[in-house]
Amino acid sequence: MESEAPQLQCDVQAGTRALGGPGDATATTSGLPSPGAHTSDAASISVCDDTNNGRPLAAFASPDPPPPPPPPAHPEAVLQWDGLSYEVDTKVGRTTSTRAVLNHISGEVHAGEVIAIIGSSGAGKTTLLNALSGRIVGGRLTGQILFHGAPRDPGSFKRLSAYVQQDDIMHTRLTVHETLSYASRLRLSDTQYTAAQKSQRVADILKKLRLEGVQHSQIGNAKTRGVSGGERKRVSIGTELLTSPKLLFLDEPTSGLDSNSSQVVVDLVKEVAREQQMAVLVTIHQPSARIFNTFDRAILLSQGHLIYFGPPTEAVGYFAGLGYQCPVLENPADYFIDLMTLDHHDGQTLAASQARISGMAHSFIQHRSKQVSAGLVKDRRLASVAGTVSEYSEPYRDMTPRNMWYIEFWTLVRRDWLNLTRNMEFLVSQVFQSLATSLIVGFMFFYLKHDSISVQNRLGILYIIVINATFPVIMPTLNVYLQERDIMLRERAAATYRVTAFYAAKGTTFTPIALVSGAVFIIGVYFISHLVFTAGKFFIAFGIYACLNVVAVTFALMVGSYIRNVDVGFVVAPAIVTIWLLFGGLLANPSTTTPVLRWLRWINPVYYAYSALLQNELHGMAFECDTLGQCYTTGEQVIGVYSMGRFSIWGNALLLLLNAAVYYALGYVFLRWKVKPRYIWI
Ligand SMILES: Nc1ncnc2c1ncn2[C@@H]1O[C@H](COP(=O)(O)OP(=O)(O)OP(=O)(O)O)[C@@H](O)[C@H]1O
Repeated sequence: MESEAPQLQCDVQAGTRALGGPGDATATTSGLPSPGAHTSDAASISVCDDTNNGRPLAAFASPDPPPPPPPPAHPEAVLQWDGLSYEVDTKVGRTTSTRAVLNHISGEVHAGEVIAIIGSSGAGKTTLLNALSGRIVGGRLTGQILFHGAPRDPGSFKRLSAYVQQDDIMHTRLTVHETLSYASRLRLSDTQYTAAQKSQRVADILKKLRLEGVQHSQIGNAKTRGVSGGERKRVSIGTELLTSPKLLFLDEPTSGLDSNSSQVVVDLVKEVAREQQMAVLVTIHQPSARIFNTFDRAILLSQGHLIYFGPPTEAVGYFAGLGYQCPVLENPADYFIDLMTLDHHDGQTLAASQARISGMAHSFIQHRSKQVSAGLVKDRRLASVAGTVSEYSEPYRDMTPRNMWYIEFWTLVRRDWLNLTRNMEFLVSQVFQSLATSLIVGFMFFYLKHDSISVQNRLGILYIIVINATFPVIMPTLNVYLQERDIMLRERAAATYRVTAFYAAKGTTFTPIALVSGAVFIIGVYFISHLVFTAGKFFIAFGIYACLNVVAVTFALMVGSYIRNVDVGFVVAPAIVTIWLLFGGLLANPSTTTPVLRWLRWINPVYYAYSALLQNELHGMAFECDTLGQCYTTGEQVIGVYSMGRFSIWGNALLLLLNAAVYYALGYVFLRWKVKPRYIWI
C-alpha cells in the first residue's frame, strides 16, 4: 500500500486515445453513446488517479514511451464467446435452489489486446475467466466459445493458452532463474529448442519482466522470505510466457500488490501482449484510475450480468448517458464498482441497488442491439460452426507430450531433489528424529541379555522399530507431497508433463530420504541395544525395515493422491496407521482377535514387518530361565505363542513389497482420475 495518503485528482481531458491496437479497432464496434464531446477520436477521458500525488497523470508517463506497434488492419478474434451462462445448485438446509452466476455474456478478445474483467466481489469475474479458459468445475455451462473461429479442442487449447492463477503456487526454495529454467526444460520441446535456445529464452523472459536483478533469489513464501509479491507474480507470468501462448488468462494479478507494483505488472503484460500479439484477459478487483485506463477494453460485471463492455476511456461517457455521472474527483473504476455493488444496508437500499443493476444490465443489452441494427457493431451471435476445425487446433489435435518420458522424469527428479535438499526443516526433522530416537530407544534397551526378561524387551524394541517406520516417515512425506501435488495440478493444467513422470519422480526422491534416515535409526538401535548382531541378521532386519519404509512412502503418496483436502489427509493417515499398530501383533495376539476383525492383519504391513523382524531376531535363540514363573527357553517358542510365524521372513518381505506395489498403483489411479479436476468444456 502507499505510504503516503493518496491525493486524489480527477481531470477531464479531451484527449486522443493512447491505447491503440485492436482495442481501438473494437472501440468503434463497441458502439457506446457518444454524447457531446465523446467522439471516438477526441474522447472525453476522465482520468482520476489516486497514486500521482496531485500531479497530472501525464507527468507519470515514461518520458519517451515506445510507440505502440500499429494495429493489424483486421484484428483477428482469438477467442469469442456468445450467450455464456453458468448455473450452480446451492443447498440451504434441505432446499436446493439454482443460482445463475453468469447470464448471457458475449464478447471477444483480439490478438494483442488486453481486456480487464472488473466487478465487485462475487460479480462472477473468476467464473467468467474460468469458463473462457476451460477451467470450470461442476455446475452447468451453456453458450458458445470459439478459439480462432472454431470450437476449442482441449488438448491444443491447453497448449496455446496460459493461465496465471491468483495464488503463485511454485517451489518456494528454487531461485527465480531455476524456476524458469526447469519450466523451460519441461515445457519447451527438445526437438524444437536446443539447450542453449532454452537458456536464451529464459534470459529473454528475465529481461523482459525486469527480473534479472533477483534471478538468484529464492521464490520464498509467507514463512520464508524470498522475492517480493510483485516479483513472484512476474515469475508466475514469465513461466507461462515461455511457450509464447496465443492467449493469456490472469486471475487477479494485482491482488495483494501496492499500486506501483500493480502498475508495473499491468504495463509489462500490456507490453508483452503488444509485442507477441497475444490476447490477454485479466480479472481485477479495484484498479486505480491509471491502471483502469491502461486496458484496451473493460468488461464490467455485476451479479453475473454484463454492465459494460468497451474501452475504459469511453465508460465515463457511457455511464453519464445513463444518468450516472462520475464525480470529477473520483476514480471511475471505483465509481462503477460502487454502482454495480448490492447495498445490503437495509431492505430498501438492497431493492434500490438491485433495481439499479438490473436497469444497467438491461440498458447495455438495448444499447448493443441498437448498435447492431445500426450496423455499427458486428452481431456477436456466432455462426454455426459445427464440424469446423480451427487451423490452430488441427496440428495439435493428436499432440503427444512435448518431451520424451525419461527427459520429463529426469528433469522432475532433479528439480524435486534440489527443492527437497534445500528443505532443511524436512531433512533435519528426518535425520534428527532418527538419530534422537535411535539413541533413546537404544539406551532404553541397553545391552539386552539372554534371560527370559529380555524376551519382553526384544518384543518391545522390535515393535518400536516398526513404529518408527510409520508415523515419522508418512506424515512429513504426506505434508511435502500435498504441497507438490498442487504445483503438479497447476502445471498439468498447462500440459507441462505426464502424470506418470511426476509420480515416478516423487517415488524416486522420497524413498532414498526415508531409507537413509531409516538406516541411521536402525544402525544406532542395533549397536546400542545389542540385538542379535550377526551380519546376516542385521542385513535381513535392515532389508525388512527398508521394505516397511517403502510401504510408508507409497502409503503417503496414495493418501496424498486420494484426498483433496489437506486437513482430511492429516486425520485419515494417522487413523489408518493407528489401526495397523493396534493389529500389528504385539498389543493383541493375532490368533485371539475377534474373527470379525481378524482379516485386518492380511492388509496390515505392520503385522508383516513385525512378524519378519521377530522371526529374524528370535530364530535360533536360547534363553536362560530364571526363577520367575513363565519361561521361554527358545525363540521359536516365543514366535509360536505370539502367533507370528504364519509366513516366513521372505514371505513377509514379499507381502510387504506387494503392499507397497498396491499402494503405489492405487496412488497413481487416484492421482490420475480422482484428484484431477473435471473441467467442463463447451
Ligand atoms: N461452483 C459454485 N458453486 C456455488 N457457488 C458458486 C460456484 N461458482 C461460483 N459461485 C458463486 O458465484 C459468485 C461469483 O463467483 P466468482 O468467484 O466468479 O466471483 P468474483 O467476481 O471472482 O469474486 P472475487 O473478486 O471475490 O473473487 C460467487 O458468489 C460464488 O460464490
